[in-house]
Amino acid sequence: MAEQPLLSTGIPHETLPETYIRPESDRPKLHQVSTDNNIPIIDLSSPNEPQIISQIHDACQSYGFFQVINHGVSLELVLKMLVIAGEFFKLPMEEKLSLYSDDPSKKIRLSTSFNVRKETFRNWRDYLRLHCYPLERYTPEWPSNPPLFKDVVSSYCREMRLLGFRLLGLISLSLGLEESYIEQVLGEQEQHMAINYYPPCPEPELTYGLPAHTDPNALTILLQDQHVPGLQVLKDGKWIAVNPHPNSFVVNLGDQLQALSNGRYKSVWHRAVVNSGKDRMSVASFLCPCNSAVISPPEKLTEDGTPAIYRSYTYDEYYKKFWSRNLDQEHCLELFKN
Ligand SMILES: O=C(O)CCC(=O)C(=O)O
Ligand SMILES: [Fe+2]
Repeated sequence: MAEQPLLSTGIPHETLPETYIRPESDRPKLHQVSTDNNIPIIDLSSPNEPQIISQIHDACQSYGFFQVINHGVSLELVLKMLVIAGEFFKLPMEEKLSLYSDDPSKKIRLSTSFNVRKETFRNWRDYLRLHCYPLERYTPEWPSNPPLFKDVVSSYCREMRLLGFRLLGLISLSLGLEESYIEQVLGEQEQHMAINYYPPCPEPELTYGLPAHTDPNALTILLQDQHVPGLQVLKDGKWIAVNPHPNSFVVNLGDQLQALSNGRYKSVWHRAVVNSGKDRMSVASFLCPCNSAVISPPEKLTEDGTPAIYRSYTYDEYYKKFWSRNLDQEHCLELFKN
């Protein structure tokens, strides 16, 4: 048992193993987290597009995060996605272990913590990470148990890609760029998914599900557990809890949109905390530039004399750098500053 790398055994964990215990200065301090300052909620069905664009502009500037409602993805599909994800983590340990890997370059892998090859402290999370575009290339390797996994997750991925592209268009417009600008720069985008499972944790004050990090990609669309909170976002030096909002997605800008917007928009620190009573799931869909995409700010965002904050680089270079580090370090973009 002690040798099993995954947490999701279905067996209650009585004590927190030492490898998870963070030093006092690096604990979540849950009592200090604000629960009354929620991130903006944007209704994508509003007929007033200029208003949506202006709400996105304000949210990206001041939070780097927003939530979308009336987003066009059916509630039925969302619920199926959550059910199938839960069923996957309930599979017998031997079956799950056949997918286990700690190699971040794998296109499908079940793993734990964040980057077990690099980190000092473990995180209270298991996750299944999948490459999802083009689907035909990757689905043959996906789990065939639960039997509906491939069907449901493929449909969900298609919807996330459509929603993501729509959001990238609105974000481009909100920066005063052509609607297709960001999509064109990012090239034929990859799409990854992390299905996160956080079992109940015996001592949630001493560890994280995921410690503070920024996402290395362009845009993330997160489906939170409908009932159990855990996501927290840093705003003006204070952690704020993002309470689950019915039938919404949480959207956040990754490092590449911070760079492409020449720092006008932020890829904000966020983290997931755990609790002792209930397990929690989240499903993150990541839109990622194609590896050869060159990231540098558009002329329009430097022509007023504002210098380019970051040197230009390819996404391939950035992504390798990101996975060569641990999450507890400085913002990876700092390493790309001019
Ligand atoms: O589980 C969550 O709420 C956050 C997940 C997350 O930030 C990630 O997978 O990058
Ligand atoms: Fe994240």
